[in-house]
Amino acid sequence: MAATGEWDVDVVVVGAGVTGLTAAYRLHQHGRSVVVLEARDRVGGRLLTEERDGVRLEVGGQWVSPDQTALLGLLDELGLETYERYRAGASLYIGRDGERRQFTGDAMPVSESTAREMDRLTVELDRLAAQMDPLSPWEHPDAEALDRVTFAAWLEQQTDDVEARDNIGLYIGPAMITKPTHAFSALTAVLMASSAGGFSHLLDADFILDRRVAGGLQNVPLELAARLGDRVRLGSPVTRIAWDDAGVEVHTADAVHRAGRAILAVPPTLVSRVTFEPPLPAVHQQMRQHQSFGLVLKLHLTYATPFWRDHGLSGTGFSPYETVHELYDNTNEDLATAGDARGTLVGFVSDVRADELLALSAAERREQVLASVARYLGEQALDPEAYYESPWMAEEWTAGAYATSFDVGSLTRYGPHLRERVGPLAFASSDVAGLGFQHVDGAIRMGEAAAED
Ligand SMILES: Cc1cc2nc3c(=O)[nH]c(=O)nc-3n(C[C@H](O)[C@H](O)[C@H](O)COP(=O)(O)OP(=O)(O)OC[C@H]3O[C@@H](n4cnc5c(N)ncnc54)[C@H](O)[C@@H]3O)c2cc1C
Repeated sequence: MAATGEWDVDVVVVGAGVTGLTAAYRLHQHGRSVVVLEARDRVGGRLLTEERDGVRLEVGGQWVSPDQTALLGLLDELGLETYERYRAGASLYIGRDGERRQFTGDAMPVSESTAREMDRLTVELDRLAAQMDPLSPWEHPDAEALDRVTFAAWLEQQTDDVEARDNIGLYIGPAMITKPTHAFSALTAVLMASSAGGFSHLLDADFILDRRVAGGLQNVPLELAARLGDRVRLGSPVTRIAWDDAGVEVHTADAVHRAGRAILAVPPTLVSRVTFEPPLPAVHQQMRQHQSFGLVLKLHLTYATPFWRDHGLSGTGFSPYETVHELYDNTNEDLATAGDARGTLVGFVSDVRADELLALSAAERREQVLASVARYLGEQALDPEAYYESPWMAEEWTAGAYATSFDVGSLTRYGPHLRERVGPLAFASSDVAGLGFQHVDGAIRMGEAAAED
């Protein structure tokens, strides 16, 4: 290891997702020299805007909500415009009885008793979330008890109404953590609610999926990378980091970068793919074995026109009983105003339903997805011009979607070490955030925190 003062740069950042690029840009603004090493041949990590079959798609993250002040601030700073998600018209719900029902506003068309139970559970989850600082969920007054029980079991303790449980479970399980509700703790569920300003926000699609970025949310990392220029090195997977209290040597296949410190801006699961010399402390190695990615398929279906609008429908649909548990109009409004007549839907298939789908052939998957979308929107949905499934779970430098979370009991056991620095090494990602947990807003917050000395 070279002596202090002989560094190539002040800080090496590993990973050119939003977290790493935010950290590097803030350091650069403060006069520090940085290099960003990115394994892929592009920047953005879990944000990717791509043209597929002539359609511009946001393959990864895309929505912005009003509580995401770090993201809104950065969009402003980078001069990026937003537009409102299309939402005019009635939404659809397919209930436990298999019936499709239309509704407007946020009152779902369920029986009065189920609605009462859903309201009661919402009040309780909002109460628990309000008691939590999302940066330290393990300090919640009921942390131990809530972390011992799965979210599914907690819901069963709260109510006998199966449809109320399934609906409340949907908004945190398949829709957010993207794991079955029996695979994460009630404390993790409360963290998800608290990180978004309350459970009521997660129930409100008009809040949580409020706006999109003109040209796509990947413009955030693209703009940051443009400001960093050749400090960002693509195609540079970091394989080994030698470190001591004085600094780091960060190795890729063909280069060694010496620096005073390093920021690992990668999901927790990918920290373990790097060899550390000396090894990370035992608790860090243990902790990252208890964090894992969820699984969700993000599906884009493009039609000649947004036909559902002609029927007074918004394109929004929910059902815990459908293959596609959430559906939205995802037409690129910025292109629509420029004359593109096509309409695009985005749908999601999560956790065990995604497992089932991925076991099928491509043709069978498409058939099953279209049949599910047709149960919401009718037979016209069976004939899209373009159909696209996101590939995140098969990508070496992500390997899941949307993000990582702890298994039952581990948030209280390991949480305090989540953002702990080890000598000259800092660890950051949207997956260790408080506010904006698992979201781009959290990635920005964590990037800014990691940039601080
Ligand atoms: C399908 C999908 C939909 C989503 N929807 C939304 C949404 O609507 N709104 C929202 O706010 N968020 C959404 N998210 C979540 C959001 O995209 C992520 O939280 C955020 O982009 C994570 O940023 P990050 O920089 O922390 O991690 P990443 O984006 O994962 O970046 C990490 C980077 O590190 C690189 N890397 C990993 N290992 C190494 C190594 N050894 N050497 C060098 N480089 C390495 C990776 O290639 C990657 O570029 C969604 C995510 C997905 C997948």
